[in-house]
Amino acid sequence: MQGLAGPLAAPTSGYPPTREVIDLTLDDKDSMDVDEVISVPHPTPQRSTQTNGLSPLVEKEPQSDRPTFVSTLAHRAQSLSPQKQKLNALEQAGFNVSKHSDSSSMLYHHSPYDSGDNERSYRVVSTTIPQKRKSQSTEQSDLGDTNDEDSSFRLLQPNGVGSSSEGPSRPSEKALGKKPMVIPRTPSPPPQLRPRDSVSVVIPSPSAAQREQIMTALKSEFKGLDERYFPTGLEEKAKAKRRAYPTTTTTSHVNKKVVSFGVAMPTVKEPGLRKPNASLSLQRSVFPDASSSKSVTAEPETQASTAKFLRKKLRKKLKRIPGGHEMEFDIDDEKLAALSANFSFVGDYRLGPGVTPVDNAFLTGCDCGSVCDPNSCHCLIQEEESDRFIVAYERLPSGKVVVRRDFLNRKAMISECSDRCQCAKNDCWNHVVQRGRQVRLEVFDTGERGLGLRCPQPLITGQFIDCYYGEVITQSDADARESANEGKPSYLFNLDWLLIGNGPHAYEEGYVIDGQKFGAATRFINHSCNPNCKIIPVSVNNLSDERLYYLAFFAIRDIPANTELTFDYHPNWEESKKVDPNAVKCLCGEEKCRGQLWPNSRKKERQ
Ligand SMILES: C[S@@+](CC[C@H](N)C(=O)[O-])C[C@H]1O[C@@H](n2cnc3c(N)ncnc32)[C@H](O)[C@@H]1O
Repeated sequence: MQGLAGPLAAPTSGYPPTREVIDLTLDDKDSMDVDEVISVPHPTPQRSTQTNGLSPLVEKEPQSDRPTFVSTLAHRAQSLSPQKQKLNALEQAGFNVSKHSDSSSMLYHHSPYDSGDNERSYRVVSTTIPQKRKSQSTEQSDLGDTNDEDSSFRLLQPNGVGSSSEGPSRPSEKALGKKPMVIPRTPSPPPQLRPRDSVSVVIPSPSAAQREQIMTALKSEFKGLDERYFPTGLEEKAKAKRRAYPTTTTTSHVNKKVVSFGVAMPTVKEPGLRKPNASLSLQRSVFPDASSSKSVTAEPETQASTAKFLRKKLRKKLKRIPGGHEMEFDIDDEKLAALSANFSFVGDYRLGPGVTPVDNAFLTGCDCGSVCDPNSCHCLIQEEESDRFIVAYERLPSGKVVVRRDFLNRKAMISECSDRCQCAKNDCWNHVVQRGRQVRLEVFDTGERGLGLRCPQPLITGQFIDCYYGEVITQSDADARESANEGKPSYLFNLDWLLIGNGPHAYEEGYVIDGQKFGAATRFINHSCNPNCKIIPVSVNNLSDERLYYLAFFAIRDIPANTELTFDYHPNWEESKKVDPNAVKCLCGEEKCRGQLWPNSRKKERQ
């Protein structure tokens, strides 16, 4: 209970104070049974002239500027029946009660106690606020809104005196030489200090013992939960100590190096060599120091369930792309966790900002019929200085369509039929890459060279494996990513096959594929100086778009099942070239290993 507050009208001169304004506002208590005696001076009794047709003692809210002191104790409530009861009680006690238009309830009543000649006490008998209304009441109080208009009832105490600070001062009981009247009262909570100013709720943190209890319960319920992946107190503290979290809310950078999902990769201390020209070769990839990764020491049972959980998560991701679910992961939990957390498989390009494919209106197609004629299909690329077409594919007696052996030795592009062609996709031999991956693949751990890729089934020469998918970005975005990823793995691949030789600006115009966050299984194919696969650029839009084509992997010899798939990261390598001491070291282990992977930077190589 806030007790008395007197924001209402102060008496104006010329009128004797006849009534008292008492504004009782409610505090935060849900319900109160408060017996509070309010003693106010009681000058000469005087009858009200405004009776409002109810009683000479009770008036409606003052209608005129006549100084009136109204006891305002109004608050709304939900039900009407308690009002009625209280109204009755008030009326029986000699009050007359007027109900205001917006009133919906009454929550209090006063009992007048005649305590002496010049003094009258009011006793708040009971106040009960339903929980729902409480907040409104508090809100109102917080806003300092004590407007009468919102009050349900106003009790006009006859012959009361003003209590406003502007009105005649109220002599204290002491000044009047009176003893305070003692009334038996129900014990009530002591009035709080300005409870309306602040309301705070304290939710205690669980103690260390409670936290342990929670974790034990969680672990028994979800077997996969592990301190490393679902860190609790200690882990969090350790991370905070290592500054793994931003110190302010405005800092968005988190030092991921210290977050326990690092992948153990081979240490690559030196940056790579520069690539001589911008052809189809993977640019640069440097993995973080393996020593920065944490070792796995989880219980075997936890480990197994974690792996199960992560594999399930990855498989779910893979199911979203065509043929994506045909993948296995023969890698440990930590690498599995890193993969599922930081990488998404995609079944096509994701075009980034500034990458605009050529409008479909420019797409052309052949009219060969359901199966294309290799001698006349206009989708095929013509041989230079010849009328003949370059035919890259052949159908084997087994029905498989593969790249012809002679084509595998060439440095040429393949042009498949497009959506505009009349041939049937499933029957025409010139639809290979666009039909998508048809083989199973497995990501496995090669050790020093990081993750690698293999096929659990044998592959034949010329067989299509998959494309190098990822985000397609502009050169400037690729430069920015490369700079930001200095010293970290980079999976940038230039799409400049058709632009080579078109002048110094050709490079700028070409797009770049970034397979770091989004990519296909081919993103795990490592380099070998004696590879078993190669990348061939394939257009499926009849070369109408020079900047968007696919980088397709084909087997260049028969590959036994479970053999690691590799390709040459640097196909334009010239034997005469010296090994750059700063280049990334090649660990392919081939007899004729060059000793280095690729040039160090895409940007530098252009200069
Ligand atoms: C496109 S990624 C290949 C997949 C990668 N191993 C992984 O774990 O994601 C290229 C990176 O693999 C590593 N790598 C590939 N071939 C390698 C080789 N022959 N010797 C050493 N490292 C190799 C290098 O770190 C290179 O930056």
